[in-house]
Amino acid sequence: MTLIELQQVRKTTGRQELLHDVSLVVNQGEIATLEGINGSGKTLILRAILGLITVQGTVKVAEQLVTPAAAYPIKAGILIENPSLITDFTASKNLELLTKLDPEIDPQQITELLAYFDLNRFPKQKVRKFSLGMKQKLGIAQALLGQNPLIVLDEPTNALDQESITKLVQIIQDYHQQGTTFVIASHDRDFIEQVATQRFRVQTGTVVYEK
Ligand SMILES: Nc1ncnc2c1ncn2[C@@H]1O[C@H](COP(=O)(O)OP(=O)(O)OP(=O)(O)O)[C@@H](O)[C@H]1O
Repeated sequence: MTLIELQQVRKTTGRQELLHDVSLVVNQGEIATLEGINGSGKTLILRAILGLITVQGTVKVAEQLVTPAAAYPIKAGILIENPSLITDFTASKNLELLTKLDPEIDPQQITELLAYFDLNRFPKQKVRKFSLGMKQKLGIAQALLGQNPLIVLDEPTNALDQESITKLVQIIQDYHQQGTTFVIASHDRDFIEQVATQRFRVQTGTVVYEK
């Protein structure tokens, strides 16, 4: 079943065409990856899928049109660019905040994710004191928290050591087994080869289907 569909999506600013004729289909349950060099348009495509930017053309998620006025037809876990963290709070407080937005989140999952990503060693430490990699893992935990049918990750391996990348691959595969759909932008070929079930190459604002 089709979960995400982009048809002839274009994004222009002034006289620049940042995305041109982006068409792609992601079926439910896939781990779809967007790979391409810096500035090729990966983040813009993720933003379009989430209704965070206005584009020309058609963006549909779960058969509903997505626009900034009608974003999120389904729940989505998101990590785009830098994790949105409150640096005066601890890791667990940052995750607990999300339970206020989504009361279905099981608080036990917070404990599990913090332990899984080794973020529970200094439970009183504020995020301000975290290393880049720790912040990145907390951003990933935010996106994984809850029962989101769709998870969108932008460059999730940024700042991660090899051990953390292995854990990330493992947990993505676990969620995938439960039926979660992923759309992941990354320039990390090794990582993509480990997780992708559907690969797209992004080149100068357009998408080429890979396999
Ligand atoms: N709001 C904007 N106004 C003007 N140009 C923009 C805007 N947003 C993005 N761009 C440009 O569009 C192009 C694609 O940006 P995008 O962030 O999608 O790249 P990317 O493939 O995600 O790159 P990276 O791997 O560096 O994150 C870049 O050249 C960027 O400078």
